[in-house]
Amino acid sequence: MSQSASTLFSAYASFAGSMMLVRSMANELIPYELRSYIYSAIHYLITPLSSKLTLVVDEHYGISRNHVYDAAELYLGTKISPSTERLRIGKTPKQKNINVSIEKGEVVNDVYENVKLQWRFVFTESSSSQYSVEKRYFELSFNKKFKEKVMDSYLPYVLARAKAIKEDEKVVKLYNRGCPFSDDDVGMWGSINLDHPATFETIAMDPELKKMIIEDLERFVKRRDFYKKVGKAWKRGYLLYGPPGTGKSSLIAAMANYLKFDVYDLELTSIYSNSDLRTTLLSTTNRSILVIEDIDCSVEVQDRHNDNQNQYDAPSSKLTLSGILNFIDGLWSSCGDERIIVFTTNHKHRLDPALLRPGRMDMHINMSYCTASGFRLLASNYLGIEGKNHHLWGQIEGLIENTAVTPAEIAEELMRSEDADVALEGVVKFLKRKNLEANETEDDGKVEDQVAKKLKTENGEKKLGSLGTINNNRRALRSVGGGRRRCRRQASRFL
Ligand SMILES: Nc1ncnc2c1ncn2[C@@H]1O[C@H](COP(=O)(O)OP(=O)(O)OP(=O)(O)O)[C@@H](O)[C@H]1O
Ligand SMILES: [Mg+2]
Repeated sequence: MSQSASTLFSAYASFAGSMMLVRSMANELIPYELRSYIYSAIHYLITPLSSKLTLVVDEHYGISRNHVYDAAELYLGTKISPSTERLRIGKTPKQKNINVSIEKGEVVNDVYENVKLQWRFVFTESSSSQYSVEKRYFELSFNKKFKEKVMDSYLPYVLARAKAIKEDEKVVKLYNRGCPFSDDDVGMWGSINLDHPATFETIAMDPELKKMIIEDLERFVKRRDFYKKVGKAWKRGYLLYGPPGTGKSSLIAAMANYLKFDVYDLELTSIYSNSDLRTTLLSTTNRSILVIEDIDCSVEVQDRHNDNQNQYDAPSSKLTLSGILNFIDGLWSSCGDERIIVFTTNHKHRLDPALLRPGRMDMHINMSYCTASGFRLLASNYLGIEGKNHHLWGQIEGLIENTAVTPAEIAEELMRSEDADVALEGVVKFLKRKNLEANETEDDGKVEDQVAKKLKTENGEKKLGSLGTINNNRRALRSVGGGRRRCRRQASRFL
């Protein structure tokens, strides 16, 4: 060993020796807690600062579930790369598809506005003598300098994406008081999945009217702040009216499928009193459509002028129209958000004016007889034929414009054969028959008119009896047949 090397070695030995001496003196003189603090502070000072920040997203936040965790789980299911080796899968009764999420220890890389992020799913299990505690969490790591961006922009984006995924996954439910109960039912409503296939694409109706309804719904769901600002409850009411088989119920299903809103089908005959109604409506949930079909058909509800008498008899033991309206305007409106209420009727003229007054039902939608454009849509949906390329097309369009025929009737004819020629020939025959019947009814009406006139002059108006009923029926039929042009005009209008 050279002179200088030996000097260096002895210097190092004496430094190491003195360090050991200092350390053993420190161990004796300084308490353990203080010592470990000093060591960690020295370690912090001599280690280069890490540029990485890791956020821990626990499964629970306090005693409730952590929304960020649930959102991350859903979101990461869409970000799985081909290199991932283990995945978790599952499905709840409310979901349509099987969900995929990452397994413990797996890593998912993401890029958001040029910021690289890494998610890791961690699962730990610690067991004490009595029970084992499981802990699940995500670690989200990224460069520290993007902390603001991640907190203010990326995480809200993950939450919003998860909400959209959840909406997309949601199976729309149909709640009814008569349905059997399942696990996720609410209050006194039982539910089944609403498997109604109707969508706005399959509904045959005036295209302008359809567009208006879709735009109205879209505007409604976006307007949370607007409703708050103007001090109005976040509710929207639609009255659908028109003859049977024109698509009122189908339109409700299309609305529900479009918005992914559950449907509460309220049968007024199953409600015995205003207080029963109150309890029933209060147990409906947000983002739902409350449907009261054939609102004109309940005798109690029809006549508002009987309310006083009913209430006099037994204050809350009857269901009355004012009970329904008060509740809809009052309590039900002030609790809950994003609610739609739909009334349907075949006879709008029979409805109490209180129900029709402006502001009560926001939109009055006339579902009317099938038009040429409605037929085109049905033929395309049922037979897959587009355009006017069939030789029967012109004849059918001409007949449809002059016949009061419902989309349900046309749909039934189109379903009779898969062969377009046979089905369309069936439609032509059906329309001709229908036209003939309408004309015969019209002629019968003329004969009845003459008989009635004769009887009227002979016996006086009061003795009309059953002929009066016939005449009423005839008038009704004529208003259907002769008034079909008016009906068609109304189809594209809101009143
Ligand atoms: N406008 C339409 N577009 C497409 N299909 C329709 C339309 N109207 C009726 N249908 C067909 O007819 C069937 C019955 O229609 P729907 O029950 O919607 O009529 P509705 O107006 O509710 O009748 P009701 O007044 O008797 O309740 C639907 O399942 C659908 O197949
Ligand atoms: Mg219906």
